[in-house]
Amino acid sequence: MTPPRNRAQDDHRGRGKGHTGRAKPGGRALLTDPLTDKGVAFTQEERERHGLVGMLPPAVLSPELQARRAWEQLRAQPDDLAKNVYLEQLHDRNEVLYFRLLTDHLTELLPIVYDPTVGEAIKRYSHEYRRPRGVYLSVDRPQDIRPAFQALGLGPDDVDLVVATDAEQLLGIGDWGVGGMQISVGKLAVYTAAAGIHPGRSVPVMLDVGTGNQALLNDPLYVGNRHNRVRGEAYDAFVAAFVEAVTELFPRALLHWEDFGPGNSRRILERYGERILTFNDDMQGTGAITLACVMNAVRVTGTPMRDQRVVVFGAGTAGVGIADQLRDAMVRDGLDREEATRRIWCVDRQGLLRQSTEHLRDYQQPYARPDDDWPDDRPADLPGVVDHVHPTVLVGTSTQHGAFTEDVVRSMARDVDRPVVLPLSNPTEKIEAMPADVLRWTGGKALVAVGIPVAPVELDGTTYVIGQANNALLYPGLGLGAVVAGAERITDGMLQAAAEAVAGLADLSEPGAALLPEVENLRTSSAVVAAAVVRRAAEEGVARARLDDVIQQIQDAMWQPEYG
Ligand SMILES: NC(=O)C1=CN([C@@H]2O[C@H](COP(=O)(O)OP(=O)(O)OC[C@H]3O[C@@H](n4cnc5c(N)ncnc54)[C@H](O)[C@@H]3O)[C@@H](O)[C@H]2O)C=CC1
Ligand SMILES: CC(=O)C(=O)O
Ligand SMILES: [Mg+2]
Repeated sequence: MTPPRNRAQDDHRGRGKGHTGRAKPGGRALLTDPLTDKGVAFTQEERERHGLVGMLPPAVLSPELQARRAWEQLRAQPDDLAKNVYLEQLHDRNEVLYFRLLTDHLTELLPIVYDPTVGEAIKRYSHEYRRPRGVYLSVDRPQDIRPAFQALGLGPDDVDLVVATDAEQLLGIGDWGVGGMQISVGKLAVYTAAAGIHPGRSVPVMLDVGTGNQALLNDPLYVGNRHNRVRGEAYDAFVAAFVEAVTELFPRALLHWEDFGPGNSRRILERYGERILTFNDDMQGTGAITLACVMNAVRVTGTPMRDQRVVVFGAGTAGVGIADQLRDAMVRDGLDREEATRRIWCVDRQGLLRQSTEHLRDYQQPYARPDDDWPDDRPADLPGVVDHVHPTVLVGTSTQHGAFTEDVVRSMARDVDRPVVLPLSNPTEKIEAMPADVLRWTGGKALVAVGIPVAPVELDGTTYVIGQANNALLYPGLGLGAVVAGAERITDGMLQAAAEAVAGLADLSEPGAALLPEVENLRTSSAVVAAAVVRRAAEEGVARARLDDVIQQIQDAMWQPEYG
C-alpha cells in the first residue's frame, strides 16, 4: 500500500474526518494558531486576503524550503534534548511543518520526540517549559474538568483521540508529575506521524493528582500540583469525572491511558474497558507488540506457541499485560487456560511469584505458582528461574538496567537453540541488556528485540537488524482502525488482529532479520494494521461506521502534513 493521501482538505485542518469545529482564525491569529500558520509559505494572495500584509518578510518560500531550513536548524542543536525542545517549539508554531519534518525523517526523529529522549524532556519539563500544550486537569479542581474541555471549542464529532496520563510510572523513570504531559504529547505525535491521526482532532491530557517525587516538590520552578499523590476515593472520583466529561463531550473519541502506576492501570481498564472505547497502551499495546515478536519467533524457530516457556521479569503493568496476551495466544494454539498460565513464570522483586509470595498484587495472582511447584533447594531469583525453567522467551519489563547478565543469557542459550530475548524496559538507562551483548553472548543465536531504537549489530559476518518492540509500532494503527471503524470498544480480537498484522509485515527471510517491521515504513504499516483492526471490529459487531471500502476509508482518514 502506498502512503495514503487525503482526498479532501479544504485547509490543513482538513475536511470530513479532518474537520474540527474550531472557528477559523483570521489576520495575525492565523500566524499564532499552529494549525493554520504557514509562516513565509503564505502566498502573496493569501497575505492580502487574510490581512497579513507587512506581518511577514517579503519572500514566499515553498514548504520544501521551509522544511530544509527547519532541518538545518534542528541539526544545529547541540544534543537530543535541545532537538526535542526545538521540535516542540516548532510543534507549537506550525503543526504542518512539524509533522512534515517528522514524517520525512521518522527514523531519525522518532527517538527525539518519543522514546528515549522523551524521558529527558519529561524530567526537564518545568525547566524547559515555554508554553502549555493540551489539557491540564487538577485533582484539586474537579469542577474545572468540563470547562477545560469546553474551552477547546470542539464539538461532539470533533475529537478522535484523547491520550491521558497521571504520570505515576512514566516509561521506566517513575513519577515525574506534571512533566507527564510530555508523554501524552509524544504519544499523540506518533499517532499523527505514523497513522495520520489529525492533530486538531486529538487532545493530550495530564491528570495532575500530585507527585511523590520529592525533588519536584522541592523545586521552585515546578509547574504542577505541589503536594503528594492523591489516592483512594478522591483519585477514583477524579478519574470518573474525567471519563464522564470526555465520553459525554466527545462520544466518538478513543481514550488512551498511558503510564499509570501498577496500582491503578489495570483497575481503571477493568472499570471502563467494556463500557467505552478505551485501552491501556502499556498493558494492551505492549502485550500485542510483544505477541507480534513471539509470533515471528515461532516462525523462525518452528517451536509452536503452545510449547513456549516464558519468563517475565518485572510483573507490573506491562509485564502482566504481556503475560496475558501470550497466555491467550497459547490457548488459541490448543492449550487450556490453566496449562497456558503454567507455561509463564513471573519474576518480580520478591523473586518467582508463588502463592505464598508476600505483597502479591491482585493482577499478579493468576500467575502466582503453587508453592509445591518449585523445588525448595532452587533459588527463585532470575538466574535460578532461568536455569531451572529453560525458557524459550525471556521478557524484561523490570526497569532494571543490566538485569539480563551474561550468565543469565548464556544459561538460557545452553538449553534453547534460538532463545528469544526481549529486554523491553525504556528508556535506554533502564534496559535489561543491550542487543549487541545478547548476540555476542549467544554467538548470534538469540532473537532479540528491544523498546528503544538501536543500530544493527555486526557479528561474524552477519548483520543483525534489531526490531523495535515498542508499543509505538502498534497503537497508531490500532487507534486509526478504531476511529475508522467507529468502534464501540477495543476488543481482544482487535488487539490480536493488530499483532498479527504487525507480525505479518516483517520480512524474516534473511539471516539476522528483525522480528518486527522497520520504523521507516511505519506510516504504511500503520495503515495495514488499521485495516486489520477495522475488519476484526466489523466481524465482532463493534464497528458502528458504514464500511464500504476499508482501504479507501483508511487512506481518506489519514491526515497529511500539507498546507491547504
Ligand atoms: N517496549 C515497550 O513498548 C514498553 C516498555 N515498557 C517498559 O517496561 C518497564 C515497566 O513499565 P511498567 O510495567 O509500566 O511499570 P510497573 O511499575 O508497572 O512494572 C515494573 C515491575 O518491575 C518490578 N521490579 C522493579 N524492580 C525489580 C527488580 N529489581 N527485580 C524484579 N522486578 C522488579 C516492579 O515491582 C514492577 O512489578 C518500563 O521500563 C517501561 O518503559 C512499558 C510499556 C511499553
Ligand atoms: C513505550 C512505553 O509505553 C513505555 O515505555 O511506557
Ligand atoms: Mg508507556
